[in-house]
Amino acid sequence: MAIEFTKYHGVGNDFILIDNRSSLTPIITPEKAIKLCDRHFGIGADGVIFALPGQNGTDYTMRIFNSDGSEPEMCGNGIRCLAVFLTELEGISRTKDFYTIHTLAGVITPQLTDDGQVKVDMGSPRLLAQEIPTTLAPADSKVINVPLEVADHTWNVTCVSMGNPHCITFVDDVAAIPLETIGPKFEHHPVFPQRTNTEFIQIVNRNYLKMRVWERGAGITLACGTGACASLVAGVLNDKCDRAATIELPGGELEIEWSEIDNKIYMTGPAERVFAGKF
Ligand SMILES: N[C@@H](CCC[C@H](N)C(=O)O)C(=O)O
Repeated sequence: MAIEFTKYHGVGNDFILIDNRSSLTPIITPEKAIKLCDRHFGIGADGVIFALPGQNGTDYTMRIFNSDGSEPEMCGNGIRCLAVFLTELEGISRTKDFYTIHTLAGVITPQLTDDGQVKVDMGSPRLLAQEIPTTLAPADSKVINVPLEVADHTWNVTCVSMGNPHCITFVDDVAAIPLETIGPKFEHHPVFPQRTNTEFIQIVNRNYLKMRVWERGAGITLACGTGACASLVAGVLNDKCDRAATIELPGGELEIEWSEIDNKIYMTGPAERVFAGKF
């Protein structure tokens, strides 16, 4: 059976999008997703995203497999790509300017803006150790600026869940971080029972941050939307940045705001169609 796909990216974080609206079960397996994501023997991507029917009154459901076949709860860049993909699917017209999307992290609401960007209501950050999850602090405590030994170095880390786990550390120069070698050590550190995404953040000023990321299940990527949201929250909690900032990633920029009004995170950025095909 031939399966159609469309390739998208959000600031360089790239995904294979599949129309899965006829079933609540992904039409390909995690093993197949690993093969499709392979950059030498497959299509090449950081993950595979499925557009499924809505649940509990939502318009659609998003599921995603990382390039290692694991299933994360949420994907910020991916949900912007999904929002644009949905407008392009046959039979779906842009009758409203936002969608409600059921995810394993709760209901997320992307909104297509007039300038072609996508603004996403990412929900509220979760800060308790048991919500990350991590054993770095007592279950009902926050993990803010806590020392963690990784690769013979003490890193002060702050942990934030955007539905998926993030460990953030502030550094003087993101370019100097040997991501390839220390990223896996953070990801598989025993204090993170469900592994973790790790963000290295350089504060340029209170409204401009540089970020590099090692993603759980995907390794080095050019951007991570949930990671950018979590990093802004960590910056505010450590009084290093304001509640709205531009995050510069290797693949481009995202605008992130942590609203004082509703405690939600709003992420704004692009989603670009690259090509389509069949496998
Ligand atoms: N790149 C994504 C996050 C994808 C999931 C992540 N690798 C995880 O396992 O939690 C984003 O843009 O948020």
